[in-house]
Amino acid sequence: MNRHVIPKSLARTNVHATFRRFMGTAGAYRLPKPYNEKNLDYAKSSPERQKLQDALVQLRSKIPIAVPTMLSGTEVQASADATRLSQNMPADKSTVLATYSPATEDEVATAIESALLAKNEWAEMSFYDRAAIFLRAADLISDKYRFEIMAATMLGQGKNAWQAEIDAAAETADFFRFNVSFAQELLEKQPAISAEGHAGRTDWRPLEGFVYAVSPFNFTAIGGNLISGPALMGNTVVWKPSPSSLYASHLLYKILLEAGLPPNVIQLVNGDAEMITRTVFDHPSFAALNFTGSSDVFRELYGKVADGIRSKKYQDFPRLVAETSGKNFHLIHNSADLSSAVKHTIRASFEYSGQKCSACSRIYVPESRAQQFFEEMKEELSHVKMGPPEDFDNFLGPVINQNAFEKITGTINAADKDPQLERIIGGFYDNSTGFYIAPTIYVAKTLEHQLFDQELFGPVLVAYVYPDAEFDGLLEKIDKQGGGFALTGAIFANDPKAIRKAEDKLRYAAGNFYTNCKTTGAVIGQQSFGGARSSGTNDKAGSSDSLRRFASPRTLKEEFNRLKSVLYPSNL
Ligand SMILES: NC(=O)c1ccc[n+]([C@@H]2O[C@H](COP(=O)([O-])OP(=O)(O)OC[C@H]3O[C@@H](n4cnc5c(N)ncnc54)[C@H](O)[C@@H]3O)[C@@H](O)[C@H]2O)c1
Ligand SMILES: N[C@@H](CCC=O)C(=O)O
Repeated sequence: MNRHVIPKSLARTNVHATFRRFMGTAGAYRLPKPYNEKNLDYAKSSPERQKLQDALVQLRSKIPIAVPTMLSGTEVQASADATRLSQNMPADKSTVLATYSPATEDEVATAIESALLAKNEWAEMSFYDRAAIFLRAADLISDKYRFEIMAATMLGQGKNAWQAEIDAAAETADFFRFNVSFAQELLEKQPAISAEGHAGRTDWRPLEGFVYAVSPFNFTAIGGNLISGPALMGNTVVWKPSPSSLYASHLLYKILLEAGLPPNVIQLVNGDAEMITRTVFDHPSFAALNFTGSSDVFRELYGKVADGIRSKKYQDFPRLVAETSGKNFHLIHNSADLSSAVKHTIRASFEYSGQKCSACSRIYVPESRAQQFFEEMKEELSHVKMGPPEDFDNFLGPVINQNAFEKITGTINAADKDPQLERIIGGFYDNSTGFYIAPTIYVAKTLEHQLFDQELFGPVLVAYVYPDAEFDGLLEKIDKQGGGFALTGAIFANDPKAIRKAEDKLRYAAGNFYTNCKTTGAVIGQQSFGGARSSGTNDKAGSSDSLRRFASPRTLKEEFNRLKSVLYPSNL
């Protein structure tokens, strides 16, 4: 690492003067203000489109890429007889993007011990130095590696250019920059007052032990968030990414090393999720789980940690932080701007083939406007193309793998035979080259249908047409259904009273509630993200609240005057 290179984000402020000298600097440093990475357009003939196309060609020329197990930042050579697994491209299922050997139990144990050994030095490093690593990494992602990490996300996770831009480039850089400022916000949180003759302080200690981060396939940025928040608070982390985002996660880790992350601080382990998790949960120094994925997996993990707590396995009560599944809704009021609601609904339901936890998958349409609404949906969807992400015309691509394909198409097949449902759009699918499922919409004759409760994580939307006069009663039903999930929701209306009513009655139905705006696309620093009920612990990714879970503050008080008497004046 060249410590004398000043990253773009540091150069924006006057702190870089102190950054040049690492020894013997003094000052209450103010880190640069975070900002949202500017999105590039990838319009035809734009320079960024050409660069991204070049990066895709370049990546294709290198595949299959062998992703080694990394222990303490060092590549471990797998033995000749080790199992080889692969990450295939969802758009081109027989093409292998990356191969890897799953970590052995011994390697996982070594990763944990190495993370623990690195702990003190990392925790004692000045916050400024820790922060600078993540700011440097954000600049590397924004510039040097932007197109490479986008290409890895496009080929590996099936995202098109725009989806890869908002995730792998922008949101990853945003998480790094904003987590620095969220950590600083916590460190600055000190006692409101100290009485005369006293001084009080809060010591923001990292947790004792190590943090376990488990990330999902669908956002490269989420892995970056799950590791950077705890690390910025001084923790060391064992990171298990999804096998379906293997290559992009590996690249992200290498970018952090290039930015100066000491190799032991984050330990990247790939392989058998259950074995890795069991090894982690068996360790007495397991201090916290930072999880994003499905509610069902989180329930399992929660139960296992609870067993460990009951049997006094851990030195602390481990913190459990999780953002999980959703069954998110758009509620259309008869006063809504229908054309806008239609466009928002298509983006929310079908972008990235509905594979966002925030995707809209249930919609409520007023009877008086239903015909117009669905006609406009059909008209708009007729311009939407589906196909491989390397063809920039495509609005949506494949679902992630065979399992997801089977689960979603199985539901479509059953729905087609269900007399309570009428398919009005889509229903076709094809997995001959990649896992493609067309945007599909069912209208349900009853609100009681299970499609309103099941997270499918695919491009399938269920609609209910309600009598306009029953808007108030519908709010209660929306609140109750959705499979117990409560992640995101939106109201589309021009009538302010309808908006207010929906906000009030649906207070607990969504952790992120939007007005005249789709349920997807929270921006770091602007909309912190997360839902309650079965959608997770709602610690709000993209806020200092989630980082707070990875600290164990110590309260300090010093008295300057000596005590002269045991008895109080009232005792005399
Ligand atoms: N709320 C959010 O912020 C958010 C964001 C992204 C995704 N999600 C949710 O994630 C899901 C999609 O992602 P996914 O398919 O990667 O989820 P998943 O639950 O299948 O996997 C998530 C992670 O858990 C690991 N895992 C799976 N089974 C495990 C087990 N038995 N023990 C230990 N680890 C295990 C996986 O390998 C992966 O790393 C959806 O439910 C979606 O709603 C939520
Ligand atoms: N935070 C993202 C969703 C992440 C889950 O997949 C959004 O707001 O759309």
